[in-house]
Amino acid sequence: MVGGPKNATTPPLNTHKLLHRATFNRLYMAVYTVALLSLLYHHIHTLLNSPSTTSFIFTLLLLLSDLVLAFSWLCTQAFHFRPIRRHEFIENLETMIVKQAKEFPAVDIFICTADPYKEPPIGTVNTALSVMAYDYLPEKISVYVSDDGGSQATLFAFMEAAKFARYWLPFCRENNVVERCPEAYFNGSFYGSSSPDALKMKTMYESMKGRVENAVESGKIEEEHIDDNEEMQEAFAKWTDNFTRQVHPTIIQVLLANTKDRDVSGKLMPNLIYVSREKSKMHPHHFKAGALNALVRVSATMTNAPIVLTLDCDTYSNDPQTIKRALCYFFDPEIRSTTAYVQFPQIFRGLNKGDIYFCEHKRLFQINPLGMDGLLGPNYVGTGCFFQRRAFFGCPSSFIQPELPELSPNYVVKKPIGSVEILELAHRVAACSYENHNAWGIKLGFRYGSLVEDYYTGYRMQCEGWRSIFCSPKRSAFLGDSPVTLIDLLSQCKRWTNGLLDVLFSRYSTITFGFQKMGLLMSFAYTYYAIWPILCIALTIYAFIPQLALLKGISTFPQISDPRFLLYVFLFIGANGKDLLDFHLENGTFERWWNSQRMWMICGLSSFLFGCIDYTLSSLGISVRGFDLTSKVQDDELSKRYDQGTFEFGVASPMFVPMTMAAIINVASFVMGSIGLFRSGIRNMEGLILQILLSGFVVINCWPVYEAMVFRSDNGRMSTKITLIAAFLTSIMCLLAY
Ligand SMILES: O=c1ccn([C@@H]2O[C@H](COP(=O)(O)OP(=O)(O)O[C@H]3O[C@H](CO)[C@@H](O)[C@H](O)[C@H]3O)[C@@H](O)[C@H]2O)c(=O)[nH]1
Ligand SMILES: [Mn+2]
Repeated sequence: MVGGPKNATTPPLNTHKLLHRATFNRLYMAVYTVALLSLLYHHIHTLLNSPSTTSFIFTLLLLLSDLVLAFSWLCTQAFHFRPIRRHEFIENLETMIVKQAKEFPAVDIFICTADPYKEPPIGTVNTALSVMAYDYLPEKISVYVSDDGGSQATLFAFMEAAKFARYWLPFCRENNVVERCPEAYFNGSFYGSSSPDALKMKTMYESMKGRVENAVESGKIEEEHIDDNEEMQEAFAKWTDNFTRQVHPTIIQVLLANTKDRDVSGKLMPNLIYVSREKSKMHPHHFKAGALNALVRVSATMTNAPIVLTLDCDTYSNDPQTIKRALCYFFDPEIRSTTAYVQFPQIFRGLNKGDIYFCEHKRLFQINPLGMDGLLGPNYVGTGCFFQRRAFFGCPSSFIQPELPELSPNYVVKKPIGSVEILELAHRVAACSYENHNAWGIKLGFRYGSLVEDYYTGYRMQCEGWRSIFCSPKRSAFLGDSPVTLIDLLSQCKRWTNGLLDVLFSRYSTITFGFQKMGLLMSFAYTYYAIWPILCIALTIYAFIPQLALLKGISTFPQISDPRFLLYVFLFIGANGKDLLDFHLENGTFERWWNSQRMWMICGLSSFLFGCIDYTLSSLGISVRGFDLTSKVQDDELSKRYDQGTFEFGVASPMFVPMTMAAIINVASFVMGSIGLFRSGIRNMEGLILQILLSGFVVINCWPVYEAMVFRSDNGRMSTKITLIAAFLTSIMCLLAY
């Protein structure tokens, strides 16, 4: 399929093709469905013929967990039914469609940051510089930085960035630099330290970095840096004594304006605007969704570009062509009016070879979107996503007029961004009370009500009839940071779990509402994520029940001689083999795949489980939930262990308890089972073989846990407290089972 202006003389802008694997996938689906149905039939049969109450309970639990797993499997089929891959023809866009640089549309780029300590401002600055330097007419770009941390250091960092950009932008252009994120460039292979220009740039960058880091560390801005700049003095004066992160006025500072600021080569520069929306304890701020909506409005008053790119502070641009690549879709008349967003995959840098914590989330960010792209389009993942502004204002067929005409996507801004009127309006729309009594977050903009605002917003937009595009070029368009400690990853997944449950149990549930609005397959795709947390039921049961039964000598699976034994083997190998194949087809390695399935089990016993508990507690009004930021700071010792591929259990988190319990009980049941096998021979143990194999499999997966409990002495070892608590709880569990 080729997309683009449909006219014999105009060349295409994009194309897509169905992946060959689709046919095999469908065949596999059919066979596996039959196997699953026979498994469920077998369970019900066993349940009805249970010899004792204990075995009845064990079978019931296994039936429950297999139902959960089967439903989850069913949902994933949406990703394999019609996977497609796209390709863009940027050259056609440049040569045939938009002939002059000034005919390209303006683009507003939003960058969110929320804490100068967890998200060092120099990182955010790097992200901003990488996009200001896009291969695009600079004056068409406006970068808006949302600082939810309300930090002077961040504003100061951007003052510095504005100065540095005057040199950096022409340097990138003149030297055809591909890595336009300074930190990545100076640390990468492209950096030719022999060139005097590059060396000069590096010195300049390092000295800026030093000043920014000092400002963060000291927590205040040295007078000498701003004493010649009245406007900045005025801005910093807003940080009065009673200014806190949670309570402070709006601060909007135009640091570069495309009408007057020029770089050292004399070219105009992009707009660069710092925004810290007003906060007060009286008004909910809705975390990142709230920040983004403030930016949608503030940017509307200042530039109102038809295209908006949302980025997290930790996602920098890795390819200067990316805006044009995204435009290959927004310029395609066939899909333009219905495409809400073009999502690029989240790709991470700095992962260790085996990606021990599976931070890559390859299925979530790279494999599954191919499948959704062949249906109605991928989910929004919060960063690296181009929207058309119109998508924030109602469905494709019915436009919702915002309360102020100036916020409407077709409003043309007539005054320069620094003018008094514009600034006044911008402050007004960034006020914390602005959203009282209007539709922001409900029908307009990014949607409120879930901690995974990205997933929820994309979902609601697709329910409204918008489509989306997955654009995954060879050279990653963006590179991001991922958590590098186990607890950070688990907390991140726990936050996601919480947010997903918000959606699952809302009136917009993916199962009911999603099905009505988008049909079965799309509803499955979204539901697959929404029920992530529920998997904790299945994973917990599988981690403990067959093992407890094995210790008691009760058989929970068929004997080797029973044909149903093969059914289990087929289901296990079939699911894992297919998954490994999908991984391999998207350039995944076996090691990373192995680690991914290990992390799935770990998350099941930690993030998912604790996420469900947290969600329940907060639904009952017992606790309040927040958006725990992922730390983007690297500690040397931690990084070293991470690079070596060693698991980090250093903090005594309750989230480690259930997995440690599972590690203990599995090794116990595996050892006891093996001894039994050795003593009485396979024949007498036939009914317990699968349980022994299962324990063995879990034991192999738990290897890092045993190491951390027993063999290690570094700071990343499991704290004795956690080991003791886990051992204590496991013994109680065994006692209860007896
Ligand atoms: O009150 C808040 C909280 C967070 N953020 C920003 O949100 C972004 C994502 O936060 P991070 O801690 O990096 O979370 P991750 O789990 O890494 O992010 C993933 O999950 C989030 C939803 O939970 C999405 O918003 C992100 O885009 C997606 O990459 C960061 O830029 C933050 O600065 C805010 O602006 N305001
Ligand atoms: Mn992040």
